Amino acid sequence: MNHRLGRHIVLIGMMGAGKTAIGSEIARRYGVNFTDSDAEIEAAAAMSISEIFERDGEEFFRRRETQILTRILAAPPSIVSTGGGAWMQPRNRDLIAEAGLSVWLNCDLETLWHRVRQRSTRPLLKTADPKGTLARLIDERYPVYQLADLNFPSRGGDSVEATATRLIEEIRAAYPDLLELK
Ligand SMILES: Nc1ncnc2c1ncn2[C@@H]1O[C@H](COP(=O)(O)OP(=O)(O)OP(=O)(O)O)[C@@H](O)[C@H]1O
Ligand SMILES: O=C(O)C1=C[C@@H](O)[C@@H](O)[C@H](O)C1
Ligand SMILES: [Mg+2]
Repeated sequence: MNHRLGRHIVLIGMMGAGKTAIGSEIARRYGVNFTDSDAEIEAAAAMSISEIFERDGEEFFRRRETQILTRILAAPPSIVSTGGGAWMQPRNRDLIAEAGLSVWLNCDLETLWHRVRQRSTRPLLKTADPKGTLARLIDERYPVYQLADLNFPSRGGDSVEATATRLIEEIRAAYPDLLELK
């Protein structure tokens, strides 16, 4: 059923936390727009994120990420899935705070590792010890992810559908006017 969003709902969190999976499920269910900053960067560059990192480096990717986020957040409200590092930039946090509700999909190391270990699409995990890299990123990032408006624990055993339902219930309880029936 089609709904209207009062502001963007911006999902943040680690690689594999489910920003893309949960964001697209919620958007589909409520008939609202979904945008994924990683996918927009790939489309604009006509290259995969791995290729962008390889050819132009992480700094270049981060500048693109801020440009794309600026564009996404200036458009009508949508469910926005960000890249795992987007929230770490103070400029991006300011942009998100101005235009939307930030939601941290807070997920533990074992669950994240289980989800990302099979995939080779995440350049930051192309290291000799990818699980150790994931653990180090968690240590660096969780104190900053904590600054999000909503801290939503994403449980390992739950399905995407059940998690999306629980998240929407939490958002509606805390922000009753954010998602309204058209
Ligand atoms: N309860 C759940 N919540 C979220 N994802 C789940 C869940 N159970 C299984 N998954 C699977 O875990 C994966 C999560 O990956 P997804 O690409 O959505 O993460 P992401 O946060 O967007 O990562 P990235 O920062 O790399 O873009 C998906 O393949 C999804 O189907
Ligand atoms: O955690 C990160 O820094 C990243 C996560 C992905 O979503 C991509 O944005 C990219 O692989 C970097
Ligand atoms: Mg994603």
